Amino acid sequence: MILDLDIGNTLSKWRLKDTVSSEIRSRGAVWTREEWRPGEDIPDLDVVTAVRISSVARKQVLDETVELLRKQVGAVHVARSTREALGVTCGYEEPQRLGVDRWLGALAGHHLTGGCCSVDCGSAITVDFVLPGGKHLGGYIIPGLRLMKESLKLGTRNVAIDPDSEVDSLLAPGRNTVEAVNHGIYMAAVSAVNRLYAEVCDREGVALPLLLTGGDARVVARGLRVPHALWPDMVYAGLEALFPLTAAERAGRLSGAPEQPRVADLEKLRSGLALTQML
Ligand SMILES: Nc1ncnc2c1ncn2[C@@H]1O[C@H](COP(=O)(O)OP(=O)(O)O)[C@@H](O)[C@H]1O
Ligand SMILES: CC(C)(COP(=O)(O)O)[C@@H](O)C(=O)NCCC(=O)O
Ligand SMILES: [K+]
Repeated sequence: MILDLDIGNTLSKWRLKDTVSSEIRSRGAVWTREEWRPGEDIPDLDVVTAVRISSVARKQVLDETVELLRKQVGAVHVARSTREALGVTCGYEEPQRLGVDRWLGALAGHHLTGGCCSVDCGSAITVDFVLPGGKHLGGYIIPGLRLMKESLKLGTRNVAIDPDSEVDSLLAPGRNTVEAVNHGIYMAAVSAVNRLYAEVCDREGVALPLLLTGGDARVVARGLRVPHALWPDMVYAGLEALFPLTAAERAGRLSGAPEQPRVADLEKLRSGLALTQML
């Protein structure tokens, strides 16, 4: 069994993948600030033969996790952002500074679509661009929905945005503090993604497939005006592409990959943008 770990600033996600069949056997998540303790939330390491890790948490969290795992599992692969991998060249001046979750998302997205905009809606919302030839342009970082809410300190942090509510109602003017905050931050996040996507596609002269992942991907995606696809396992898919271990992975089949997303018409994107800029 392969243990894949995606350690974010909020949640540390794990999944167990069957080495032979490539099926996902189980999944879970623990709060990143809590210690890894063998218990009901943590997979049984006896069955694990290899571990792959993406971590953007404090260095100490990664070091402790690797130390714990190395004692029990032979192969521990830790992903790092590099200048080049799998045909993608990193747009950062110092590639190692690019969050590895962003790098893995970009690698997976490029593998699937050959050029993409990858959006990760977690503690932060990150928007990265890779051109069809594999050139990663860099990207944008804004606070995630939860962070935006917490920074306001209005006592509304525990009232989450209901991901099933109608988009129209989420964008309506709030009539109490909770609504005003939830609708305000939702509008901020969705408008930022819509705008950044259109601006960069316009600039580069190409409508890129748009892929979203992360804990808030579903709710953010519902507010987007352009075609897109959700890929909850996009960071894990980057780990699969970088460290292929199963037959399916070696053949380039990444788990949970969505259908090729439809792409917006560039001229339509441009006229939408022109309208926005006029207002
Ligand atoms: N069940 C949940 N538990 C915690 N956070 C959730 C849950 N569902 C959605 N979220 C949202 O997802 C975010 C965490 O998403 P995730 O992609 O795991 O973040 P990170 O990678 O930064 O740890 C939280 O900040 C919160 O807004
Ligand atoms: C931007 C991030 C905090 C996003 O992390 P997440 O929201 O997934 O926990 C992470 O990718 C990170 O720490 N990046 C390093 C800085 C950078 O990418 O420039
Ligand atoms: K993120």
